[in-house]
Amino acid sequence: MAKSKTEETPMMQQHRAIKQKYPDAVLLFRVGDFYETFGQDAVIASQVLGITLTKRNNGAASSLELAGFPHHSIDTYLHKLVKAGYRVAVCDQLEDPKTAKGVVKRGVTEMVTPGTALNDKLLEHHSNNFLAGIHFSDDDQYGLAFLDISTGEFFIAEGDREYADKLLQSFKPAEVVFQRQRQKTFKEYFGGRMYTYTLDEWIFDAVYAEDTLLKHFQTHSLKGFGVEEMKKGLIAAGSIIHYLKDTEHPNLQHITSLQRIDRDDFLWMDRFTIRNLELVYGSSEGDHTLLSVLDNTVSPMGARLLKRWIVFPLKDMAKINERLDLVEWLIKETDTRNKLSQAVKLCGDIERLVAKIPTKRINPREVLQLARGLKQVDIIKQLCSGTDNEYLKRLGDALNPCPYIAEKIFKEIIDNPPALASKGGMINSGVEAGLDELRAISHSGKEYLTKLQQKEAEITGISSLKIGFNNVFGYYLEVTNSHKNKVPESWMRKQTLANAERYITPELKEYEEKITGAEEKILATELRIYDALLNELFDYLSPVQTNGNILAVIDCLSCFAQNALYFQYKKPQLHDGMEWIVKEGRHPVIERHLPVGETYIHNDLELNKSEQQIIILTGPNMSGKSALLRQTALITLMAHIGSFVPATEARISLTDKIFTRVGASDNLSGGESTFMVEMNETASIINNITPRSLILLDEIGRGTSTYDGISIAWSIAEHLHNTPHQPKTLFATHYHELNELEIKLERVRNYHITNKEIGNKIIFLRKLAPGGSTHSFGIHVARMAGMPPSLIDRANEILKHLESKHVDDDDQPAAQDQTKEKVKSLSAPKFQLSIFDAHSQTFGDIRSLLGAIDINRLTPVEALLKLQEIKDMLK
Ligand SMILES: Nc1ncnc2c1ncn2[C@@H]1O[C@H](COP(=O)(O)OP(=O)(O)OP(=O)(O)O)[C@@H](O)[C@H]1O
Repeated sequence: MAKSKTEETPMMQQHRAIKQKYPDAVLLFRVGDFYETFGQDAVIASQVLGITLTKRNNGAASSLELAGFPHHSIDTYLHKLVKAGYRVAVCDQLEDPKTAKGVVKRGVTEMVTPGTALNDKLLEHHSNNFLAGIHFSDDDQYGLAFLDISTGEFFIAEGDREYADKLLQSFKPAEVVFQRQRQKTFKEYFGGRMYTYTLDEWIFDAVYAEDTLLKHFQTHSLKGFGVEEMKKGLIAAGSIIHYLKDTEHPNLQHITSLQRIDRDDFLWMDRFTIRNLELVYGSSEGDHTLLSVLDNTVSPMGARLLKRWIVFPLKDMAKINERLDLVEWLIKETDTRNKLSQAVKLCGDIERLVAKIPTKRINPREVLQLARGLKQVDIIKQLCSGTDNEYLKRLGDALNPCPYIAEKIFKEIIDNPPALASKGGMINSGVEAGLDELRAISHSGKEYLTKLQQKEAEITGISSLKIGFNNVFGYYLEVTNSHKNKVPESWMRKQTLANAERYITPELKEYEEKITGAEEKILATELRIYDALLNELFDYLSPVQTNGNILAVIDCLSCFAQNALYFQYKKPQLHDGMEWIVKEGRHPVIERHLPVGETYIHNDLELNKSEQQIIILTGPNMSGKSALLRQTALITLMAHIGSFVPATEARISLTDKIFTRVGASDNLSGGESTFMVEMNETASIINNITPRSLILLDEIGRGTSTYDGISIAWSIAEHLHNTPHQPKTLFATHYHELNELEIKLERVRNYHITNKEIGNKIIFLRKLAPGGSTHSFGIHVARMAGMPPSLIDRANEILKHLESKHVDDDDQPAAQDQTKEKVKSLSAPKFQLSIFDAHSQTFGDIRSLLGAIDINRLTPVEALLKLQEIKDMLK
C-alpha cells in the first residue's frame, strides 16, 4: 500500500512537483553524481538505455521504480532517449549541495526534444536539424517556419497544402509543432511519420507572434527581414520562438535573422519528384542519391548547403550563371581552388560553434577553433579579393575575419586548452597580472611540498614517504606500515589504511592553505576571464554566421569544380529558349556505381516545342528507360543548381517545374490503392503544368488492367500534347500501342532503347534510337531473376499462344474478346507445378546438406558417404 503523499521524503516531493510541470517528458533528476529517473520514467529509461531498473522505498510508495546513471554519461544517454522519440527534461541542482539548507534547490535547465537538440551527439554534421512550425489557417493556407537552433538558420514561407507538404519533405524537420486541434488533419495531410508536438491555439495568434518575434530580434518592426507581409509564416515563426522558450531555451541570440523562401524563386519539384529522383534520400537506407555522389564538400557547412541547393534549385538565370561561371573559373584556377578548399576545411564548423555561444556551451577548445577558423577566413578573404572573378570577389568582400576577437582569443586561450572550462587551465599567462601571481604562489607551494617530502624523508629515515592529497583532509604524509615505527610523535595521524597510515603536520597545513587558497582563486579568475571572453563573443554572432554562409557557398562551388574534373562534367548552357539538347548524357548516380568493368552508355536526347515535344520511349524491361528519364531530370536539375553536368554538351532550357511520375510500385500511402496514388499524382501534374515544365512519366497506367492503362496513358499523352503549355515530356511505357500516337499527333516522336537478341539471350545495347520497339522481353528478365527454367518455358509457351493471332489495336473490345478466347484455348501446362516444387524442395535439401559440410574436417570416407546421400536424395 502506498503511503500518503505527506509521508514522501522532501526530495521526492520536489521531484513530484517538477514532474507535474513536465508530464510528457522523461525527467532526469540530478541527485549528487547521478541522474535518477523514477516511476514510469524509470521504466522507459531502463528499456531504452539498457540500465538496471530497481525498486526503491522512497518514503511515498513502497515500490517506486528507479533507474539512474552517472552524471558524466548524460550526453550518451540523452542522445539515446531523444533518438528513441522521447522528450527529455534535464533537472539540475541549482545550488551547491554543501551549502544548501534543506533540500537542494533543483529546476529543469533544459528540455531536449528532437528539434531542439544542441548537443553534438544528437546532431549530424552534414545535416541540418530543423524544428518546423506550421500554422494552419482556415482557408487551407499554411504558414511555415523552419529553424535550425544548432546553426541559427531560420526560414519562413507560406502557401497552399501542396507547398507545405513539399517544404516538409524538403526540410525533413526533426520535429514539427502546430495547433493542437489540427492533430488529425496534420496526419491526414502530411502523414504520420514526423515527430510532432502540439501547442495551444492562442500561441498561433498574429499579434502574439509578431510581438514574440519583435522581442526576440529586439527590433521595432520586421521590415528589415523583408517578411512583413507573410503573416501566416510569421505566426509559424512566432510559435517556434515560443516553443523554444517554453522548453527552457532562453538563449537564442544566435538566431539573428529570418529568411523567406518564395515559391517563385525556385524550380518547383513536388515531393514525389524529390523522392522518385532520389535526390537526397534513397528509397532505402544506404542507397546512393544525387547528394551522395555530388557531395565532395570539405566542410559540414558546405555539405548542409548542398543538400538545400539540391532540393531548392534556382530559377533565376543570372544567379545560376553566376554559379556556373565561378565553377568554370575555379576549374581553371587550380591553385586558388586548392588553397580555398584547404582553408575552408581548416575553418571547422564555425556555424555550429557560434550557435553554442549564447548558451555558453562552447568549450575552450572550440573557442580556440573559432579563432583559428577566423584566421582562415582572413586567408580566404585575401584569396578572393585578388581574383578577377566578380562573384568570388563579392563573396570575399562580405567576409569578416573579426581580427580583434580572433587576436583576443589567441592571446587569452592557451594553445592546447582542455575540453572543459570548469576545471580551469585554459587561460594563458600574461592575460592578467593577478592570475600570474596566484599561479606563482601555487607553483612555489608545490615545489615547497616536494622539498618538504625530501626533507622529512631524510630526517625520519622513511624512504617510502609520500605526500598525497584528498578532498577530506587535504594534503597528508603517507607512511607504509613497515616504516610506521619511525614516525615522529609530533605528526598527527588522520587515517589508517590496510598497508599505510596518513599523517598531517602544522607545516604541511600552513602550505596547504596557501596552495589551495591560490588554486581556488586561480580557478575563479580563469572562469571569470573565460566568461568575459564569451560575453565579448556575443557581439560577433552575426558576422561569424555570415562568414559561415559564404564559406558554405565557396565550398559547394569548389566541390562542383572538383566534381567536373573528376567525373568529366561539362558546363551546361542555360537559355530562355525552349529546346533541351544533351549530347552524350549520362546518369550521374548510376554511372558511379556500376559493377566493375561496366561503363555507362551515354545517349543524346533532344526535346523541343516545334517537333519533338513528347517522346514515347519503349524498350525491353531493364534496357534503361527509367535511367534515361531520370538522367534527363537530373541533368536539368544539376544545371539549375549551378553544377556542371554529366554530358559532353548540354543546352538546357530554363525550367520552372520538373514533374516525375513513376509507375505504380512503391508509392503506397495510407489507405489508398497504388493506382489511386498514381492517378492522384498524375492529376497534380496535369493541373500544374507550365510552358517551362519538364515532365517525366514512367509506365503510367501500369497499375490497372491493360486496356484501362493504355486508355489512360493515351489520353494523358494527348492532353499534354494539346494543352497550350506544351510541356516537354518523356513518356516511358511498355504499351507499344502508344507508338500509334506519333502518327496521330504532330509533336510526338517514338524512340526505343536498343537491344540485340542472340539465340534466346538478350543483350542490352542501351542506345536510344528513333522508332518504337515491339516487345518487352519480360520473360528474359524473369529468367535473369532466377525463375525456374520450366516456369520460364511455360511462360514462353503462353506468350507464343497469345501472340499467334494479331490483335487489332484499334478495335479494343474485339481484341479483349480474342484474348479471352486465347486464354481459354490454352493447353494445360506440360508439367505439374508440384513437380517443380518437389524438385526445388530436393535441391533445397541438397543445398542445405552441402552448406552444413565442413570440408576441412571431412575425411575421404565421410565425403563418399555424403555423395551417396545426395545420390539417394535425387532418386
Ligand atoms: N545507359 C546505361 N548504361 C549502363 N547501364 C545502364 C544504362 N541504363 C540503365 N542501366 C542499368 O540497367 C538497369 C535497368 O535500367 P532501368 O531501370 O532504367 O530499365 P527499364 O527499361 O526502366 O526497366 P523496366 O522497364 O523493367 O522498369 C539500371 O539499374 C542500370 O544498372
